[in-house]
Amino acid sequence: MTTDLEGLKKEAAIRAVALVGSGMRVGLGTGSTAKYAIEEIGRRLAAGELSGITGVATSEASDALARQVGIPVEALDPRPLDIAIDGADEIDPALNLIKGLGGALLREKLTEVQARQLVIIADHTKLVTRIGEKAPLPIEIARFGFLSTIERLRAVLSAGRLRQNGAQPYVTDNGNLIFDAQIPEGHDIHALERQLKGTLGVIDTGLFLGMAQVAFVAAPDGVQELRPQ
Ligand SMILES: O=C[C@H](O)[C@H](O)[C@H](O)COP(=O)(O)O
Repeated sequence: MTTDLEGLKKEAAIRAVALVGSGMRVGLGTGSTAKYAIEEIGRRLAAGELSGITGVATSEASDALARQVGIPVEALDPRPLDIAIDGADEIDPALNLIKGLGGALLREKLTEVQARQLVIIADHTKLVTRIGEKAPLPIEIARFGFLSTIERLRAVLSAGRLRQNGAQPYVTDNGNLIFDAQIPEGHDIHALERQLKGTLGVIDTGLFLGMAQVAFVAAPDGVQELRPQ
């Protein structure tokens, strides 16, 4: 029985990768949990348990890791992906998610919306009863005019801050910035998503609503397979 968080993340990743079959096009997530899934796909390829896999990476970091472990990587094109496997920052009982604390939300959403099946992997600390309970909501915004965009965002979600990387603003793989906002209790997350997507300067948000079909969530007493409630 594993109790350390890294061991739990790895257990969840191994369960998800068991769903990957030969010949599949696989969306490769980003972050400390998705990393275990990429490594497990690489291990299964090297062991001859899988063949003919192609990966679509959701960040430069995952692209580099995938190549390093021997997964052929292609760019995203309009064809559907058979499966995508990724972590999350929050998971509610309907499997609505917050994603993007690792900064990869835009490429993740672009990729995962094309997956026939989005499989989420996490340790139990990511489970919440309400989206916004623990994690901030990352919102990717254009660099040009970002102070004006932040002012517009503050009219929607008053609490939040521009993500920093040391003394500089954090810059995504797409050359954009991230505003980390707090979602107050009582907000309708579907209405919030529409409102944020309609805010000038916002490129996308870390709300992944109704996208995940299954989540493997590892706790010290085992891995739970969760479906939307
Ligand atoms: O931008 C990052 C992604 O959305 C990650 O999937 C998310 O932040 C979870 O990352 P981790 O598995 O490291 O907690």
